[in-house]
Formats: sequence, C-alpha cells, structure tokens
Amino acid sequence: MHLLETRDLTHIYRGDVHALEGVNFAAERKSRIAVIGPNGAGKSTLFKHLNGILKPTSGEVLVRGEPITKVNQNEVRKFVGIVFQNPDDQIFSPTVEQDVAFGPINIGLDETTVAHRVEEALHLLGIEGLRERVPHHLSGGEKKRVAIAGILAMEPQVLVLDEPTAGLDPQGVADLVAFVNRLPEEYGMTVIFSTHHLDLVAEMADYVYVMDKGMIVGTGTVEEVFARPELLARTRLDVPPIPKLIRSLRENGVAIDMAYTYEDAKRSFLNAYARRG
Ligand SMILES: Nc1ncnc2c1ncn2[C@@H]1O[C@H](COP(=O)(O)OP(=O)(O)OP(=O)(O)O)[C@@H](O)[C@H]1O
Repeated sequence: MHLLETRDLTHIYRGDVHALEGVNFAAERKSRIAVIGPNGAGKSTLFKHLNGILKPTSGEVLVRGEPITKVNQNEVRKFVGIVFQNPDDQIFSPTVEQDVAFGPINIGLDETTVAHRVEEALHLLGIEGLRERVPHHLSGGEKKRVAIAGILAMEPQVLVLDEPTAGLDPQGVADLVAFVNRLPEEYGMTVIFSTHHLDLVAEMADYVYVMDKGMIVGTGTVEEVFARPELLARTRLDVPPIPKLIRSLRENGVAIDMAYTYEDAKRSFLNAYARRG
C-alpha cells in the first residue's frame, strides 16, 4: 500500500482540454519526489487531485490505500497540504498570524493548539518578525513563506509544493532547500514538488516523475533520470551543468565519482585529485 497514489488518473477540463491521461503516481512516507515537465504538462492539475480539489474524469486517487472519495474532506486536507504556485491564491487574512492560523482553526483545533502550531510554523519559516504585517504588503518571497507556514501549521504528512522557488532570491532558494530537506527525517513528512530547475531536483529530490502532455513519460531516481538526456530534452529540460561536466569528464577517461550537487562535485574533484597523488 502506498501513502498516496493515483491510478489511471485522467482529467479533462471543460473545453476538452486533456490535462491528464492515465497517470499512475505513487508516493511513500518520508520520500522526496520531484515532478518535472514543460509548461502545460499537467503538474499542477495532478497536484490538485492529490487532496481532492479536483475530481477525476476517470481513474482514482488513493490515500493510504483508501479511495479519496471515501475519506472525510477535512482528513484529506489535514493529510495533504498544498502550497500553490502563486501565494496570492492562498493568502487572504488581515495579518500574517491570522493567515497562518486560518487552516488550523478551520479544521476545528482548539485555541491553545492553534496558537502553538502558529508559533512553530512562524519559527520554522523564520518569519516571527512578520506576524503583525498585512500579507498583501509583503514581498513575493515573504508571501511564499507565509503560504508555506499556513500549510505546515496543519501538520500534513504530505507537503506538496508547486514551483516553490518561483520568485525567490538565491538565498531564499538556499533557505527553502535546507528547510524542506529537514522535513522527511525530522517530521516523517513526504515532500512532492514541481520545478523547471533541474538543479533543484538534484538538491531536493530522491525520485523523479517526468511529465509531458498530461502523461508520465519517465520515472526514476535522480541518477536514473539525469542519465537520460534524451528524455529531459524531450520535455525541453536539460541536464544541469554539474552532472553534465562530470559525465563528460568520465567519458573522457577521468576517474571521478558522479555527482549531482555542488557539494558532492567538490568532494568528487578533491577525491580524484587526492587519488592522483
Ligand atoms: N481551469 C482550467 N480550465 C481549462 N484548462 C486548464 C485549466 N487549468 C489548466 N488547464 C490546462 O491543462 C493543461 C495542464 O495545465 P497545468 O497547469 O496542470 O500544467 P503545469 O504542468 O502545471 O504547467 P506550468 O509548468 O505552466 O505550471 C494545460 O493545457 C492548461 O492550459
């Protein structure tokens, strides 16, 4: 049994837009999953099915093995939290603090629990200083943190992030990566995210689903997917510079370990250098 699963999921929007066609997707506990693919591939549509915002045209979504249609809506929302691409779509309270409290209040938690969860979420995102601010007056990156805090305050087991780095500055991206990477080990959470930046896949995922035209066209570990440049090219994505350089060096006879991130590459280069004596 998977923690979260879609079986033959098909979604046709009004106007005969075939956004998803027979998608089989599965996520396990504590996994970090990237969903990649070009604009319009169906990533956001898939995500909206994962907590029942959309209803399938055909196929089904299963939460811990149970059809989502049989699970109480509140339970589903507690289980799977989605942070949308545009934070303006989910921020609407007069202050940051109230906004982060909105979800927990809505699922009927008592005042003390709500206060505790809000504190923890503000702290985790490092935005305690913004608590009295009007969300609509915040910068894009600040709003993104507020949106994530609002979802985390629900303590979901699955956190879905739709293009989480959109609008973040480089330090904001680094902070987000470090923060998200702690969630599986420290909180037992599963993280599912979409991105157009393959560097982020290397930094933040263990497993990858490649989508194109509403279908899953490839899956595998980061290593497996990056080893298939033709698959990435088909979806208008390219292998990032670090693994590309290291692969090229290996093909040219340099004994160096494969690496996908900056830190791993540094280690590989130093090891190769040391081996040369
Ligand atoms: N509400 C809607 N009504 C009709 N068509 C829609 C709707 N939302 C999305 N679509 C269409 O469904 C397809 C999949 O869109 P979706 O937003 O899921 O793709 P995506 O992979 O998330 O794209 P992006 O990378 O641009 O965010 C696209 O052709 C899009 O135009």
